[in-house]
Amino acid sequence: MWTAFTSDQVRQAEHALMALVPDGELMQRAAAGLAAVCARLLPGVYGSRVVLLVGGGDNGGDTLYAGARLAARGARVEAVLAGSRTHEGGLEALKRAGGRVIEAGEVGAPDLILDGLLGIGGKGGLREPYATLARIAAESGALVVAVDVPSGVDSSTGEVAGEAVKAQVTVTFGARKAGLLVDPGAERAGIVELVDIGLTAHLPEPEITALTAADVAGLLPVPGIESDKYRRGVVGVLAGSDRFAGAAVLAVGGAVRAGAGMVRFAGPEDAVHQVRARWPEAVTTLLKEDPVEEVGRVQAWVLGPGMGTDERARRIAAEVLGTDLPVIVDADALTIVSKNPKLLHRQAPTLITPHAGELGRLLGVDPKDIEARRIEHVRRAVEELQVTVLLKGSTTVVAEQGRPVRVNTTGTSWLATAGTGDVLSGISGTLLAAGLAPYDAGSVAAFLHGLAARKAAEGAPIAALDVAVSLPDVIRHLRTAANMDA
Ligand SMILES: NC(=O)C1=CN([C@@H]2O[C@H](COP(=O)(O)OP(=O)(O)OC[C@H]3O[C@@H](n4cnc5c(N)ncnc54)[C@H](OP(=O)(O)O)[C@@H]3O)[C@@H](O)[C@H]2O)[C@@H](O)CC1
Ligand SMILES: [K+]
Repeated sequence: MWTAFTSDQVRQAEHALMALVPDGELMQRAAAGLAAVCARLLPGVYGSRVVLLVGGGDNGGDTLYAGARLAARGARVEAVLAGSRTHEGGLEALKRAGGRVIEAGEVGAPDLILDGLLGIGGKGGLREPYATLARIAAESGALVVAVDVPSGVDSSTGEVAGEAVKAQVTVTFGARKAGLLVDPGAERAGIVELVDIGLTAHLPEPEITALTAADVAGLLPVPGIESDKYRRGVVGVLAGSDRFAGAAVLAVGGAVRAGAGMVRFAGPEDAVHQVRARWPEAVTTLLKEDPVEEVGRVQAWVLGPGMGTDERARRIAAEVLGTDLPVIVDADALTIVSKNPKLLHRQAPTLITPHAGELGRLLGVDPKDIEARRIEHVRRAVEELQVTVLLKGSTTVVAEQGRPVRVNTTGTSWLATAGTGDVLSGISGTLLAAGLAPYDAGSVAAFLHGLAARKAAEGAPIAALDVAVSLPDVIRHLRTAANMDA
């Protein structure tokens, strides 16, 4: 499990650790780790040209000391001093090792730029001259490595208020900062390398966690010798309308390919026909005026993809949410509950899976604000709605009362295509029916969904059904990598 922390949490841990180690020791550990990563990234240290963008705080200090280490190994290291002050010891060390100070106009096209403008002390949009230097770095064509945090990214939330450095690699010290895992910050951070400076024992409970492949392999339900289709979990899918029959095919596909014991599908005529044609293994029911219980016994429901918001859909939603079974509330069902939030007042496990627009309607908030500050809004949704919330988007996050927010790290921009959300709700439904709690079901589903999309895409466009079809390959690969028996 990955853990990530706010800047306040990191500072508190650093204070505790600093009391136990000599002055300046932590900065030396950080600089040594940073220089080692840079040395790995450069084709060769000797003779390479490295430019340091140095801010006025300790982030600049780390950068100067790392630059000194690279200069000592034969790199040509030059520093642009951008702060109103400069870390004296760091500058002295750089000069002693042969480094020199240059002006912003002399940056040119070095092999490597180290962004040491701002670390966890950064607040709000970059001020000048930092903003100009962020642009110079972007235009230089150099490999950009961010020191601790890309400057301009809020290290606690991932918010970017204006200009920010875009790094290929971020070398972060002591603990992952939450803002490195959540967009828009995650996208600026690139690959995150964690350097151990001895902080771990002093860290509090994390605000943010992220599942790793091994975690997911461990959480995935696997049939045992005694399993039959009922024990593996029967998932009921209520989706599709005459207008949107495809959503039903996609949600059922996600459920089937994620490993349901059985999928029961109920919907209008066209949706039933299409589901039967694509997924003959699903048991279908033509749902007219009959109560939902006519569909048969299920362990969890997926409610909403493409089902419409008419009177018929509202009746079905009210009936399903009135049961004591676990429910995934997605798409049109979210529109229905946003008009009647009381429908979510239930005791049984409930996972809602909105995107920013749908959550905006539920909370009465502008979706742009939700996208800019995902963690804050997903927490607020949990508080107000008292259910487990999976907020979809460039970084999918899952939140539940009293737990850290789980951030998904497998997303890909190829997923931004119609119908992928329907597949996700099918996967989540299967996991819920297999007995996973909504928090695990949602976060495991998001992880698998992202990996399946990457596998299907391999750098090219995909259709939503490709994501469902790729799921078994992804699950097989995860289990093999975790050394699990067939
Ligand atoms: N503590 C430790 O044990 C260790 C810490 N380590 C390192 O220290 C880093 C934290 O250092 P830090 O606290 O000095 O803050 P840092 O981020 O360098 O800069 C703050 C300065 O920036 C300014 N500023 C703020 N916002 C701005 C903006 N938008 N645009 C422009 N300027 C802005 C602000 O100025 P002010 O607003 O106060 O005028 C303030 O002076 C941490 O990330 C890690 O790299 C490691 O060595 C390991 C051990
Ligand atoms: K930085």
